[in-house]
Amino acid sequence: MSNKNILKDNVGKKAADLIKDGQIVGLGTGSTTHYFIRHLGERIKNEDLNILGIPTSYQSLIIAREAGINTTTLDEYDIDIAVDGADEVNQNLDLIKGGGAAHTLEKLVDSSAKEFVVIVDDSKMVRDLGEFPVPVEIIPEALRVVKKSLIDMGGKPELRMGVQKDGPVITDNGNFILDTKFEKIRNPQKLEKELNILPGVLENGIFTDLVDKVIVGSPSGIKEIDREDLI
Ligand SMILES: O=C[C@H](O)[C@H](O)[C@H](O)COP(=O)(O)O
Repeated sequence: MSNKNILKDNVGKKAADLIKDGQIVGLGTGSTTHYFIRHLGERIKNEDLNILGIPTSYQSLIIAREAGINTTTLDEYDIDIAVDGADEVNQNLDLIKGGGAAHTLEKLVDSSAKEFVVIVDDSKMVRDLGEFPVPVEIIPEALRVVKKSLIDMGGKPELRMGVQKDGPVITDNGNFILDTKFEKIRNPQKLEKELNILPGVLENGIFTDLVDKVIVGSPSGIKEIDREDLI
């Protein structure tokens, strides 16, 4: 396992240990939550826990099935705790997410949870958000119009293209992603709202005022940052 994957494994296990018997758990998307879901599956098996997962993507649904976690939907249950990864985390625990194009369902699931825990390695911790482009999910018909609006707002939007597919990435919801670079995002709350009122935009990857705890893995160990401890 690479050094980075060891950190992801460590924080995934730490988060899996937080889950209590009987809970409904939001299952985030990405390479870090992959470890969380697998560790949670092991705990369910070894401790005979009664836990249901609510996936945030086809990827997390498939990993949950492989890990032996039964899944349900937000239509059926409220979520006790959601665990998810992030692409950037600032000092106020605001996030950029959506590197895997899953941020729309992630924001719904994560914001619906009574407790939202983020797991990252220390490379994701930043002073200001914005080095990572903000993923903006748009309906395909809105491409030209929203691209122009994003440029007018000071962004540099790029249509995300497939790696093992010709043409644009199509999200789990059948849409496009405009990865939009903004220089140092000073007011993430404002930008999050401004992006979402553009007609044709479904959701953007800025998550503000949602996180309760961040678990950060580094070569020197694991650190937990709680919202209630922020000054
Ligand atoms: O759309 C994907 C998600 O927001 C991921 O949680 C995020 O991109 C972090 O993924 P990873 O843990 O693979 O860095």
